[in-house]
Amino acid sequence: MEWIKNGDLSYLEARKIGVDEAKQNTVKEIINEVKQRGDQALYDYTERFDGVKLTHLKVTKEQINEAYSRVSDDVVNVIKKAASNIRTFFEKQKPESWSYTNDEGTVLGQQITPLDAAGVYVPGGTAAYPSSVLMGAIPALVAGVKRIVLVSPPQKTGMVSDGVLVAANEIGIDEIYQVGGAHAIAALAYGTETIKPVDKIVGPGNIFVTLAKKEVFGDVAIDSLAGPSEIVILADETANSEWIASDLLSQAEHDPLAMAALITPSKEFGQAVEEALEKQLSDLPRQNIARQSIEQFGKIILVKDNDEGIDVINQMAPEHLEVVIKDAEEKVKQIKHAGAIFLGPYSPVPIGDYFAGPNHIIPTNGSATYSSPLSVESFVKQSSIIKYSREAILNNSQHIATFARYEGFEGHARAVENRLKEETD
Ligand SMILES: NC(=O)c1ccc[n+]([C@@H]2O[C@H](COP(=O)([O-])OP(=O)(O)OC[C@H]3O[C@@H](n4cnc5c(N)ncnc54)[C@H](O)[C@@H]3O)[C@@H](O)[C@H]2O)c1
Ligand SMILES: N[C@H](CO)Cc1c[nH]c[nH+]1
Ligand SMILES: [Zn+2]
Repeated sequence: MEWIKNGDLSYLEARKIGVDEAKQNTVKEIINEVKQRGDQALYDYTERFDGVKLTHLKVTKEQINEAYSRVSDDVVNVIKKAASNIRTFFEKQKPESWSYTNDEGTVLGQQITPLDAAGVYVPGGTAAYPSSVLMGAIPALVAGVKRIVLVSPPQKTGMVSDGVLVAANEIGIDEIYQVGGAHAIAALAYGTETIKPVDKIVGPGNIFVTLAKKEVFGDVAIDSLAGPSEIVILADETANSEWIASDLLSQAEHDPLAMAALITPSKEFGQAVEEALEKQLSDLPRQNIARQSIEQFGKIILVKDNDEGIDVINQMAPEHLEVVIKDAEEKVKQIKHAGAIFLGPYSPVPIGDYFAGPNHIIPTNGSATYSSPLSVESFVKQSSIIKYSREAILNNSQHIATFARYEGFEGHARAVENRLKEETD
């Protein structure tokens, strides 16, 4: 791991979405092809990028049944348990419609309506993510979205991962297409012969998926840019170096573009973590991916004290943050920008990745400065409700007409004043 002593975060520029023009051009081309050639482009890209020659796009009931025969009861049970924890968390987020009536009889309020159709991207390139099925679709179900569509690339077996199909079936989602990458995002945005477009696309993915979401935004809504995973840990000498090293690797193993950083005021502690990480890396099954991530973006940032560490965190706005210092709960109040904050020695990020309840679909690449983890709110819209009483319009028409005429809108002023005329005629 490389050490940074002067707080220079310029190394993060290389991970910025869009910095790689070649990838951006590839994604633009893929989206255009899907717009023009529909289903046929999906078949062609799946063969090219996933090495699978599909015969159909929509996952069949038989494929789902087949998937169950290969997934152990233990895994089905943990999917059920995680789904229940996630649902409990999101039920608490459910926004309600509300209204109030003032003394003049005016009714003002907010009506909540779920989206008609949402598409959930479930990654499936170097690993399969049944957990992302639960994280993407359960908040949509709680919000009341009627049509929830899943897309996920086929594995080497020629099928979407068994676990993904089982997780989808466990929560009652049956519109699943075996396509991934930028072409799946384009299909959800613009539609093809088989896939009807959706109103909003959510879910995490690699750089191609994230670039594609950014590209279709505006024609369709998206959640956030939830790209390659990130972990930043603020830890001092009170923390366990072996545990911290394994937490860094837990996210580095996702993607060569994943980012793992330790911020610490203790040089000795940083050295202990560095040593432990090197040892642990040597027998990690996804060593190849994790090593690329650590070599490019694995850093130990030495700070003067924990307060300086928090300043660095606020500049990084990481997807995941672990705070393993004395007084973690007190210090956390100073953190402004982080997607998910894990407090204390017993809260490694994987508890949130799989099980605790809050979403693991979280903004990356500094976008936690302005966006939030996927939530029930991501799947609803608000309509304002306004009903003036006779008394209210009589009392306020003068104010409104004055404002309208000041802006040069005589028609607006008359629309209000005509109500008065009717009253006095
Ligand atoms: N931020 C979050 O909330 C969050 C949550 C879970 C996972 N993740 C991230 O999701 C990602 C999953 O990545 P993955 O690769 O395993 O699966 P993925 O499904 O995101 O991407 C795989 C697809 O990428 C496309 N692709 C691969 N190489 C390509 C190329 N050269 N040109 C064009 N398209 C290409 C292919 O279509 C392939 O099917 C990881 O980066 C992980 O860190 C993020
Ligand atoms: N760490 C990922 C979010 O960046 C979520 C995940 C799913 N499975 C394993 N991890
Ligand atoms: Zn993870």
